[in-house]
Amino acid sequence: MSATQFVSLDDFEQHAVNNLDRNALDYYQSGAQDMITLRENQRAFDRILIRPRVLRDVSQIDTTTTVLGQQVSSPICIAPTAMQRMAHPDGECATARAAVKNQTCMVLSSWSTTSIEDVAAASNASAPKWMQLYIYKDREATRKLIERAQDSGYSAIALTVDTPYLGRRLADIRNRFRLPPHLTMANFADQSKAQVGKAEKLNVSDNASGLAAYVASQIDPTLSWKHVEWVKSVARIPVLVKGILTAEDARMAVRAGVDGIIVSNHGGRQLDTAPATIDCLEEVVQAVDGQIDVFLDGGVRRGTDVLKALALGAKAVFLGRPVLWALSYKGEEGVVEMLDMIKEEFRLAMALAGCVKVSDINRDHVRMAGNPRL
Ligand SMILES: Cc1cc2nc3c(=O)[nH]c(=O)nc-3n(C[C@H](O)[C@H](O)[C@H](O)COP(=O)(O)O)c2cc1C
Ligand SMILES: CCCCCCCCCCC(=O)C(=O)O
Repeated sequence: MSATQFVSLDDFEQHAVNNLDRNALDYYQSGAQDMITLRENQRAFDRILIRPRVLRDVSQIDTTTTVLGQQVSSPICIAPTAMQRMAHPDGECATARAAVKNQTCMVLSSWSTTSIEDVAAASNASAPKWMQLYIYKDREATRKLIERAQDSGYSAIALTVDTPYLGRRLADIRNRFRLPPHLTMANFADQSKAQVGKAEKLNVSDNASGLAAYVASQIDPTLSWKHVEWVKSVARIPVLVKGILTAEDARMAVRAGVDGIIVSNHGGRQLDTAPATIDCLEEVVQAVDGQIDVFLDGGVRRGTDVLKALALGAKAVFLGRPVLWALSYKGEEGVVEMLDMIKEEFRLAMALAGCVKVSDINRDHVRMAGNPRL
């Protein structure tokens, strides 16, 4: 398929399906267990309809907005995804450069195959970069990651709170997933080889993948609100929690003093049959009551999805898998092309819905299919 035939984000995925090796494709593509949440993330957007306003002079559309006070060219940002160099040799550096070209925010996974510092050096400060964090059993290593991110110019920490254990991903178990030997967990250069080696010995039985064993060896499953408070006490930059799906937890996040919430079910990779993120957004937004910004990821594939998320109260959305598909297609250039495509779809959706600027998008622009009152 040539570049000119790519007309939607699905085309990038199809290209990856045809070209990536099975170990990487399955790791990137799959969700947990029966993948019900994975499918729901996209389907739920289809159950929301847009109520367009007309006769609004849409000759000039402004897609710009801010995330945690920093300017971005559109509310479409890049979610953290681990091990991007399995998709393309330039991996996370290519993604970071594409984010700068697109003037959008990129979140770097702490399980990246390029280090925090190398990604910072490959891009520049003109677009915001956030660092995703897990709470590792080794608390000193966790603290060091926060400090390294701050020192390298990352402007926020996104603490992932939905992964005390890794979700059960059947394809990775069948494949007995392995990180290709030429790659490392670059933020743990000193311990990566030892730990990954250790994971291999860690009872990688018929019931587990190398992934689950590695995560179990590294991540602190006692993860609780006291860890959120600890991260807040260590970090000099804003802290968001990633992985909130309920009003109850959203209120606790506000009480813990976080600076933002990412409504996320980890792309359907953790608890299968958790609800679609777009179906959780409104209750979180209402619970937060404007005190902090709320973001969303999961299943965003079209410009109309972006508009729906903003209408339901998200400040911006984050894309996970589409970035990996675009990377595997053409590295930095592929990611730029994919981000441009969905931004243009969003611009058109705004115009056809009668919105000239992002702040024009509001709750009245959407309703649930089959129920005109919601
Ligand atoms: C291959 C892959 C790796 C991921 N790695 C991480 C990670 O290291 N840290 C994290 O917080 N979330 C991780 N996620 C979850 C994403 O940040 C995001 O929540 C999800 O991909 C959004 O859904 P989408 O892929 O449908 O856009 C990963 C997702 C995928 C698909
Ligand atoms: C055999 C070594 C594998 C190293 C595993 C790293 C685990 C990454 C998990 C990232 C993640 O959040 C995801 O959804 O996947």
